[in-house]
Amino acid sequence: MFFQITKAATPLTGCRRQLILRSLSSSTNNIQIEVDNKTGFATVSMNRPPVNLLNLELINSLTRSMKEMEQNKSRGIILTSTSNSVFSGGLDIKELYRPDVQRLREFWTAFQDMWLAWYGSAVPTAALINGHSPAGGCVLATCCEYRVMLPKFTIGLNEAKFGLVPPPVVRISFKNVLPLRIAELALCQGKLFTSNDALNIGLIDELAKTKEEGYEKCVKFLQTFRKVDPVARSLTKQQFRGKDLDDLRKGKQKDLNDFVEHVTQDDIQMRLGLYLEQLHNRKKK
Ligand SMILES: CCCCC/C=C\C/C=C\CCC/C=C/C(=O)SCCNC(=O)CCNC(=O)[C@H](O)C(C)(C)COP(=O)(O)OP(=O)(O)OC[C@H]1O[C@@H](n2cnc3c(N)ncnc32)[C@H](O)[C@@H]1OP(=O)(O)O
Repeated sequence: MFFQITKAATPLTGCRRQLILRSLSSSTNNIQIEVDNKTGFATVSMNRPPVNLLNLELINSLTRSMKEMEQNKSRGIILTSTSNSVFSGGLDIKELYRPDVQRLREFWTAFQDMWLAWYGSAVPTAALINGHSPAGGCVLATCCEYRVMLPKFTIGLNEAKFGLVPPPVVRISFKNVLPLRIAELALCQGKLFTSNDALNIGLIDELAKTKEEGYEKCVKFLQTFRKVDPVARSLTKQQFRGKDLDDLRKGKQKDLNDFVEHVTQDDIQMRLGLYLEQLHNRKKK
């Protein structure tokens, strides 16, 4: 078994917070999971400093944790991060730049599996977006059924800005949340929305002033399912998302081949290299 389970006496409240599910096999400890004893809801916190970049290991941990919580019949999941300023900085571009093609294939397959697990999860999910959430971070947030965000951060799919074409698996959950026209424009512009703007267009559902307030709002959302039959609820969700899930399952190999072909092009490699350099030099200016 991947996680050890113990029950916590108190929910996620400052220093009384209690870690009760701990990853046993992940040597990097890149995910923390707590279960609130009162509600039965699990909080999954990404914990890969400094900015929770999605590398192969973190992606695999996210998939395994979802599968584990489904097996444990978790009643609801809140996805957040241990950072004070970043939910997730998105894909770790070092996985894409000058890649070992075998690992690149493994990386994208893992990303597809993570998306299938979170977008199609049987358990209700809410994202507590307690920091910036570009690109892959936004994908994770939009896989969840509800989003509560803290102020003065940004969220969106900015791939076009640095020359990447967002593949279907990146676009679908975004399209599921936003009106088509807004989604198309935002993708073409590579736009990152402020928390306020994200609320106005419906990319997030609520704002919260603090992480604690955000947690309470996520709990309140998850509690809306308390009186609903869990099997009916999860089948309804999965049928709603069924076509998206089936399309990726059936098209997985083609999606993988397209991704590898796109990312390994000389021009894309040059852009990725420049972007990494820009990110690295950002604070020196
Ligand atoms: C035609 C057919 C088409 C088929 C399509 C097929 C394929 C398409 C191909 C690919 C699509 C893939 C989709 C991609 C999704 C992604 O997620 S790409 C990543 C996008 N992410 C970003 O753009 C975020 C960039 N980062 C930031 O804006 C900031 O870092 C921040 C997240 C706001 C946090 O800021 P701050 O707290 O100030 O931290 P730093 O900027 O100092 O960052 C800390 C260190 O981390 C490095 N870093 C940051 N982000 C990344 C990243 N994404 N990848 C790698 N490294 C990153 C940063 O350089 C710092 O490191 P150093 O201190 O410089 O060493």
